[in-house]
Formats: sequence, structure tokens, C-alpha cells
Amino acid sequence: MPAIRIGTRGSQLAQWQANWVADQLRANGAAVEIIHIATQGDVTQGPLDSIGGRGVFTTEIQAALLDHRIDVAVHSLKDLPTEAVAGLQLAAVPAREADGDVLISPKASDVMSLPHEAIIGTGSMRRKAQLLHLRRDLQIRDIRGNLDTRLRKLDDGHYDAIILAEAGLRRLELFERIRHVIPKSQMLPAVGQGALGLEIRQNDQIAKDLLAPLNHASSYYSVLAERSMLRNLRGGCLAPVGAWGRVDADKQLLTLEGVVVSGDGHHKISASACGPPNRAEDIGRQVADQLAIQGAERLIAFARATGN
Ligand SMILES: NCc1[nH]cc(CCC(=O)O)c1CC(=O)O
Repeated sequence: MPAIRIGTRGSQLAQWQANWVADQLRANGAAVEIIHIATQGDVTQGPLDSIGGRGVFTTEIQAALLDHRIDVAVHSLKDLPTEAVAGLQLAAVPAREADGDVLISPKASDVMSLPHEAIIGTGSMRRKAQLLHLRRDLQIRDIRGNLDTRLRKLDDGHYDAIILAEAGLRRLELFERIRHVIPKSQMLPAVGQGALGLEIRQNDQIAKDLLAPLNHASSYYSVLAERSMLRNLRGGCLAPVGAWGRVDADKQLLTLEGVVVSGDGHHKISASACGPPNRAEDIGRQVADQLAIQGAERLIAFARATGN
């Protein structure tokens, strides 16, 4: 059987993730080849908002899939737009890594004890808005680059603190940097954060069968609910939207919480719903509907219009 070709971005984190998937497939007896693909998000230096945002880390990889240059795309699920792409399908979501956000700062051990008007590095509107909701005084500055670059910019004193996904730090074994996981009550993660999405061509039964054992049902349903919420909000990946889905293993109950925050942090609306995991899409839609009733779409549109 020819080797199954895995496509990935070239960043250190992306390569770790592709290697992890390759190892799992090899352990199941498959021959695997990894192919690196540069995406718009890798070659453009400016803030992500200015290059359009949606799909900047995934579009080229999906094109390679459709062109038969690769057979499996390994995405960070939080970078994968929620709109379906004709001819492709999400075949598996492996067990999710830690799904929270981490505060990294030489000056404070949590958000509330940061110095007055502390300078915080983040390019994420979701993180910015939730931070400003907690602390109107914080000075949010853009930061780009891979994990190492961001940590170096912090260490060089350009910021008082930065916020990163816990999952990326864990995968790259930067455990000693994880001092404070921001509680979910203060900051909800991005849709899909900490999870991988393994995408294939819709009619590729061989890839489907190879990937099926890598799927983790609770993780899959959790992210399905989060993605359904975002899709129904028409929020886009750059809007200040947070979500957290999880399955209680004993009760087999899926709970989804969602927030939408105005870009300046003034307004925050929240909603939640729960139900059986196989109703994930409905649960996501229910939370989106509750958020919409409270004015979510106005907050999202305003955030877009003002570019913050
Ligand atoms: N948008 C960049 C991105 N995409 C996925 C991760 C982290 C790993 C993950 O959430 O799976 C990161 C870095 C970060 O937000 O700190």
C-alpha cells in the first residue's frame, strides 16, 4: 500500500502535531510520509486581522488535499474555519490537550495582580476583550510569531505578560512556563483550542478507516458543539468569541458555555446549554441562539467595523 501523505504547516508546533499523528498511524501499521506546506499565515508578517484572518493557516493545506498532493491534513482545530469545504470532511479529533489559556509574566501570578496599566502581548481579539473586561487599565499590544519567538519577546522585556494556549506549551514541553492557567470564569478559550482536526477527502475510504481509531468521542463532540455555536453566530475566527465544551464521562452529558465580548471589554454576554453528546450540533445552536437574543451579532459586527 502506498504511504499515506500527511500535510502540515512547518512551524515547530505544527510539526510536532503532524509527527504525533504519524506515530499513531505507524503504530497501527501504516506507512506515512509528512509533507510541509507554507500557508499565508506563515509567510505574512502583519497582524492577522489585516490579512483577512479566516483560514490563513489552513486554506493552502486544504487545497493540497483537494489536489491529491496529500491525503490527511493535520490542523490546529482552532485555526480551521467552521464553514464546510466541498469535498472535504473532518475525519477525526484525537483526545484533546489542555484547553485553557496561560498567563506568562515575570511580574504577576494572575491577571488581577498584574501591575497597573501592564503591557500585555496578544494578537487575539478574544483574549484582549476578555482581559479588558477584567481590567480596563491593561495595555494590549499585538504580538506575532511562533511560541519561541513570543516567549523571547516577553523575556526581552517588550511586554509585562503574554497569553498563550496551554496546549501548545505542553506539546513543546515548555511546562516550566505554565505557572498560571487562567480560570475559565475569567477567560473562555477559542473554539477548538487544544484539539487537532484531521481532515480528509470525503470519498477517501482508506484514509477514513486509518484515522477512525484516532478519534476521541468526547473531544469530537465537544469541539463539534463549539464549532456549531461559532458557525451559528457567524462570528469568524477573529471575533471576541469564547467557548468551552466538555463531556462529563459518568453522566455522558455535554455542557457548552459561550461568551461574546465587545472589543473594548465593556459588554460581555454569556450563555450555556447541555444535553447528550450526540446532540452536539443542537447544543451549539442553542447557545448561539441565546447569545443572539442578548445582542451577540451586534457586538461581533461592531468589533469587525472598528478593527479591534
Ligand atoms: N492561532 C495560533 C495557534 N493555533 C493553535 C495554537 C495552540 C495549540 C492549540 O490550541 O491547539 C496556537 C497558539 C496560541 O494560541 O497560543
